[in-house]
Amino acid sequence: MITVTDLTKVYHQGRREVRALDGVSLTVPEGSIHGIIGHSGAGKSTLVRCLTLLDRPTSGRVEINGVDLTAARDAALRTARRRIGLVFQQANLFDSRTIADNVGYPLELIGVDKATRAAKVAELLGLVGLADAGQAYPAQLSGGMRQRVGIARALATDPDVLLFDEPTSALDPKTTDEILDLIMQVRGRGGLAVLVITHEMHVVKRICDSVSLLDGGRIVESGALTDVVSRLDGRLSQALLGIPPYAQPVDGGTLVDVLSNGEKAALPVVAHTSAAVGGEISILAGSVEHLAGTTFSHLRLSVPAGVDPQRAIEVLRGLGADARLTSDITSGEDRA
Ligand SMILES: Nc1ncnc2c1ncn2[C@@H]1O[C@H](COP(=O)(O)OP(=O)(O)OP(=O)(O)O)[C@@H](O)[C@H]1O
Repeated sequence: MITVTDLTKVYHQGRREVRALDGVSLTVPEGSIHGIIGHSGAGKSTLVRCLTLLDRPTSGRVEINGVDLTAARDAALRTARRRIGLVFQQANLFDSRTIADNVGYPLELIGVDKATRAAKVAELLGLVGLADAGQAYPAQLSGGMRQRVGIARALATDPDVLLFDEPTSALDPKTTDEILDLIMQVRGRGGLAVLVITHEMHVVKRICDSVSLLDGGRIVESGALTDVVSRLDGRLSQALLGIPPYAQPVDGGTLVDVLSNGEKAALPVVAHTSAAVGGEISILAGSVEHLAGTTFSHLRLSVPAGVDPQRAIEVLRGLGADARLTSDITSGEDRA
């Protein structure tokens, strides 16, 4: 389990103060995958550096299974840091070392003997699907394979937390999915807590149990994936269920957004509501996703002129959906 409390990082650029992190708090229990998304400049890289104490936070705490990393210094800090395995966008392997020696490197650093190292490396290479690649060199491997090596290396010291920083941004879609499957597979290992920092919504939708939106150094929205997606007016829902920001209503009609999930997502809500209000409702945009075993449907409708949109909203809500005027959801905000 990793617990982050009120993490703040202030940089000084001349007389200017930049609050790159401004009171970030989050908890990731073991066996769980938490995604952090945010625009460029939101503070993602600073968060990675502060979580790993590569950069010292100005204030706040990072605790792993109750051990406060921020209170540790020197040798104690080096030991505490090994509780976090880090995987970057590119694995940054030593080109002159074999794959086995790359994976075993963190163990070499802490003086683990050769035989123990070899056994651990063999186990980890098997885990990441590279059992036969130990004697190869990085240049002989594809990007996806190198990322597998990076994951094996991050697991070498049996960390309690795996921190992924844009793990699939350099990979093609098929390889991305293979690496995401591997992340799902390793998360059950020895009670790991997994944090994934990414700008790719696909990554969040496919593997995360919970997600936070970082903006201006703050977590502005956070929750279980299925909860945040269900909030029709939430920025994470907008980002993950991908409705275009704007659509023209048909012939002076009114735009209404509707979100339903589970079995309700399969109901013919538009046909039913059209019949109930006595007017033909059009679907202008929509997104249907299967997340964490549940179907989510977000539609943008045009309710015809002459029909009271509030009446259509009532009918839709009566069918178990969340429905609102589109103008109430999208007005004036810069969406994630
Ligand atoms: N060493 C530094 N000195 C001064 N300001 C910094 C430093 N590092 C980051 N910042 C500032 O802190 C803010 C957050 O930057 P950060 O790199 O963490 O964002 P990010 O979300 O990782 O962005 P990107 O996805 O573009 O890398 C930005 O305003 C950035 O200019």
